[in-house]
Amino acid sequence: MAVYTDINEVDLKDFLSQYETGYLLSFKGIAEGVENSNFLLHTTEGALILTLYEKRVEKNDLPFFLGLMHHLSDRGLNCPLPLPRKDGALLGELSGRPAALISFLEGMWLRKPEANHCRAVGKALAQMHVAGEGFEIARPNALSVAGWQELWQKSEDRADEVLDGLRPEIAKELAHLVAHWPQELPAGVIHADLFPDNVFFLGDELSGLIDFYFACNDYLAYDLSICLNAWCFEKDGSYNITKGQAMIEGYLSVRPLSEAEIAAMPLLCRGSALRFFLTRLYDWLTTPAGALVVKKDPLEYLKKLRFHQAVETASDYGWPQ
Ligand SMILES: Nc1ncnc2c1ncn2[C@@H]1O[C@H](COP(=O)(O)OP(=O)(O)OP(=O)(O)O)[C@@H](O)[C@H]1O
Ligand SMILES: N[C@@H](CCO)C(=O)O
Repeated sequence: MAVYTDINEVDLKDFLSQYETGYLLSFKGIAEGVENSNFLLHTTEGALILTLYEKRVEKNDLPFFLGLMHHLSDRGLNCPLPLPRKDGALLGELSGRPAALISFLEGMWLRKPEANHCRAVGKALAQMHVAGEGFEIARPNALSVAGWQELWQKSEDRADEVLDGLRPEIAKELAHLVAHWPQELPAGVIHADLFPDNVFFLGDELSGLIDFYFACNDYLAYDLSICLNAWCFEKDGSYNITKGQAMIEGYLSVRPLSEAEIAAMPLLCRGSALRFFLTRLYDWLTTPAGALVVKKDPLEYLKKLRFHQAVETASDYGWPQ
């Protein structure tokens, strides 16, 4: 589920009166997602998404996220658009939370992506990186090395509850990444959470990207490493090099990577595996039993991390020779 904050019809109609959206016909909470509360609205002028921003989203960051969707869409990327209110603002308030109305994007996310889908995702990711150029607001990545250290400090005392020996293993990995994290790679606006549930397809055609609420400025190649982690492993934990190769080829068809980016890929993959391991571990340890949210398994990312630790060069990911 992701409906943390309930809304009622009276407040919703009052909220909608600030927009040119037609009349409300129906609304319902959307069960998917873990970060924000989302509702699907039907109005006389079509479907809309209502998002109420929850705990992990800083209100000060919302102009970055909402402005970015406009910037990317203006440059031809298929992504939802926040609708302006009659007074021009993109953000309002509902049930005590910051709230926005977002255009509805047609499509479904894929439960079982194949190599051709990975190719399309690689291409769309590179298109997003190119389209992000010139966006005037900056947002440093709160979930890069310093953020990992903070998350780890909050979880390390209880890490061995999840798996025996986790505490020393992760402490060692974090120390390695702190010491070796690349200092200068090409950077720009990255999505930072482009998992299968954030990419919509109509049939086999990619129809758009959603959920820009972790977007930030960071190394572009780091974003590709996130996608390799999220799309190219099988349920049994094995890396699917055919999918990896397709994703990399899709990316390279739009944006070439430098020698330094390619050489850094194993380390970037370790970093992005650790990043999702750490947020999942923190949520695993802190989400109260009985909460209506599906907790994601941190150990899935521990397995991926161990795979990357054994990788020597990007060719192990399917990089063209
Ligand atoms: N613009 C949109 N058009 C159509 N459906 C949408 C749109 N935005 C969100 N949804 C629906 O709402 C669900 C949750 O949205 P989203 O992924 O943004 O939530 P979240 O809580 O930020 O999730 P996540 O766990 O991925 O961070 C999506 O899987 C999709 O079904
Ligand atoms: N994509 C994230 C959750 C939402 O940010 C994960 O799978 O851990």
